[in-house]
Amino acid sequence: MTRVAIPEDSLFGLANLPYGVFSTPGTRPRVGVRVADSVVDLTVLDDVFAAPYLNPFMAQGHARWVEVRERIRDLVSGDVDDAAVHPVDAVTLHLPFEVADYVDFYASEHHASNLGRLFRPGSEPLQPNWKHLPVGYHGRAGTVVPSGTDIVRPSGQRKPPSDAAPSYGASRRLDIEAEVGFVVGTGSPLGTPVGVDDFGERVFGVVLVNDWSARDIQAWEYVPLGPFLGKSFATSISPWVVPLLALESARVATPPQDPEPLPYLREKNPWGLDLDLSISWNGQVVSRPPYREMYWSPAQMLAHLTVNGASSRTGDLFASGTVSGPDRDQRGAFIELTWGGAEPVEVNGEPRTFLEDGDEVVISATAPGPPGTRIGFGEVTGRVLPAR
Ligand SMILES: O=C(O)/C=C/C(=O)CC(=O)CC(=O)O
Ligand SMILES: [Ca+2]
Ligand SMILES: [Mg+2]
Repeated sequence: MTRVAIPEDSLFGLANLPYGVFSTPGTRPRVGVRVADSVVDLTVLDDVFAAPYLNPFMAQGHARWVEVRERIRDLVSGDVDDAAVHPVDAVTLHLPFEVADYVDFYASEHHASNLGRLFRPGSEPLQPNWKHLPVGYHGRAGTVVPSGTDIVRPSGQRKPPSDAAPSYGASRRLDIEAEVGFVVGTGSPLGTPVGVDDFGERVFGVVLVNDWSARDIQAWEYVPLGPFLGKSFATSISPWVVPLLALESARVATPPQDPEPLPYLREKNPWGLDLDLSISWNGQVVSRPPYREMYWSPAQMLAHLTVNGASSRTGDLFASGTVSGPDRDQRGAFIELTWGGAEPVEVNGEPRTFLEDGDEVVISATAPGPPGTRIGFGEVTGRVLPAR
């Protein structure tokens, strides 16, 4: 038997307990919980964790999530079977849940204003709808990939303003978007919207998202139906799903919402999360986006996503949209950080704008836990490979 050592300042202490799917050489993927620098195999608790995805457990519902979290706390506070404890560096981490549908919002006022200025110079940066509804689009669930997956530079149609006609080729303006993703645990039937107060019952947890974006493909294709191939080639997510139950101490009020939203979006106290994100580009931190600045709350996003009666399912992933703060070094995409490529940032002494082949981007985050502690989200990483 082993006792898992948990240093007091660990980002993965008893207040966190995020779930992931792992395997060791020669074994099948199964669900584990991260405790300090170890992964504890949860099949010792229940057969539902023998699945290679979190979905069967998430589908069991909120009361079970609460109960199992208590049992995990007891389990890892005592002596655990040696065979169930693995150093995190010795396991392979997989996609933690089977992604049902994927939606991406646009909930940062700072990001939306910056992109408005960059994509539509000369017009109002925010569209007239922006402060009345959380703008979003349906993405491609099948290309959501686990952290560490290499990203092949996409090819497609590009038409820079200086060219008379479009051409086909590798994207020259490959970018990142640092986002926070929410995972639906229990779905809702067709025809029944999820109320703005039902978020806590239905949403299981939170991951970090890198919504890779080919800005040249996007700029040419997006009118009038929105993002399509410029974003659907890959979206990376972090391996650990931090339970919403671990984030009570991280809740903060959203910035004031004016005008008051319509009744179905009206939360008594709209809340966001006090997450500090960090973006590192080839090992150098270039930005620290604050999630607390996000205008729309996650509960408003889910209410809006289902208000027309669209069903939701276990494993649905909805991402916040790029997290950007008011300051330059708080911008969550390189198109913003370098102002469309016009204002390079220095990375390891070199002026950089968009991603080059071989570049690696790591997005991480922490949030306040109970007094004196912080909760870690781990990392979402990806390296750019040359176009095929
Ligand atoms: O304003 C536009 O035309 C484009 C916006 C985006 O690319 C943003 C997007 O995918 C949503 C987000 O991440 O905030
Ligand atoms: Ca996005
Ligand atoms: Mg994407």
